[in-house]
Amino acid sequence: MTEFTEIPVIDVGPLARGENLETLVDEFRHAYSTIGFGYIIGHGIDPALIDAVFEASARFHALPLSEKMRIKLNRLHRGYIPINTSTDVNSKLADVKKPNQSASFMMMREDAVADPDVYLSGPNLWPTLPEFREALVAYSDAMTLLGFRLIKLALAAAGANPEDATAGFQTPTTWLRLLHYPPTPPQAPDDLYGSAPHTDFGCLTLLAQDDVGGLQVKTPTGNWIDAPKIDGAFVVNVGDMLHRMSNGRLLSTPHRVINRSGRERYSCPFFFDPHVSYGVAPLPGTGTPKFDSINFGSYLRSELQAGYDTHKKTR
Ligand SMILES: O=C(O)CCC(=O)C(=O)O
Ligand SMILES: [Fe+2]
Repeated sequence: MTEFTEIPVIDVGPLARGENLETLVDEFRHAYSTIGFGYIIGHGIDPALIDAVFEASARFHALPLSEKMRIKLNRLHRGYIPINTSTDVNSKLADVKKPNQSASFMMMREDAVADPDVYLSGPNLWPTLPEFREALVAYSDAMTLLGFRLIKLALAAAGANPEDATAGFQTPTTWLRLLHYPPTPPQAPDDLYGSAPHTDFGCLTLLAQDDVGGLQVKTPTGNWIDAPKIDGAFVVNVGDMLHRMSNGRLLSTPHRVINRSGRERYSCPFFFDPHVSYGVAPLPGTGTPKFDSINFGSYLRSELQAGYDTHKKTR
């Protein structure tokens, strides 16, 4: 077990420039097979797009609660997620009982018409806020392209032929979450988290955050290290599905958020996952399979049912 004290910075400039990727693939492999987290720079996303999304998020969260509740999270997992309605249920980690101390707006892939045969297919819910939808759509489109580039890099780093999985990501499942964490009161119990210890359930998470801090990553020996904002970088981590596709070679590392800054914190994770019909299994080239194949959509359904009031079976 190698202990790590720092999250590496990886310049993915060669990807956009179409340069030789050998060194980058090695760097990526090293980071994601030992830590599971990296700061990605040279990604080519226009800072103006990122600023516009944070600005849109601040305007959204400042709306009166009644206005936000008009677009409360629906069964297609789109809309407003109020505080105290989601819990990180993950038996592998801490026994989490208290709901996350955050509120968020969730945008997923925009399907103009819902396809009843495709789990979570459908249009987004939008608040009445000028330029909000435009800012999120532009950001989500740009991040989807970046996600596609990064997943190919990740699969190459795992020893797979990226083309073997490309079809599964042609119409990806994407999630853009505008999170708002109120300050945690100083006298709050230790197990009251902005986001309780968890691993991400999908493939790749690309996180933009403000400079308030509070994100922490778990090291193999159980220490928590800070992952503060680095200007111009996304914090990128591997989730449980990519862990399986890579046959365990790439790590899905536990992380958490505790906002003890006394200030409000905003972050915008973008999750890049395969289509719900995709069979998630160790890819050829990654060694003797250690995991069974699972359908991404079925897995997702059980995760959302366990973690979100909106998806509870009894409703
Ligand atoms: O807000 C953050 O910094 C992390 C959020 C997170 O881990 C998640 O949404 O999965
Ligand atoms: Fe996460």
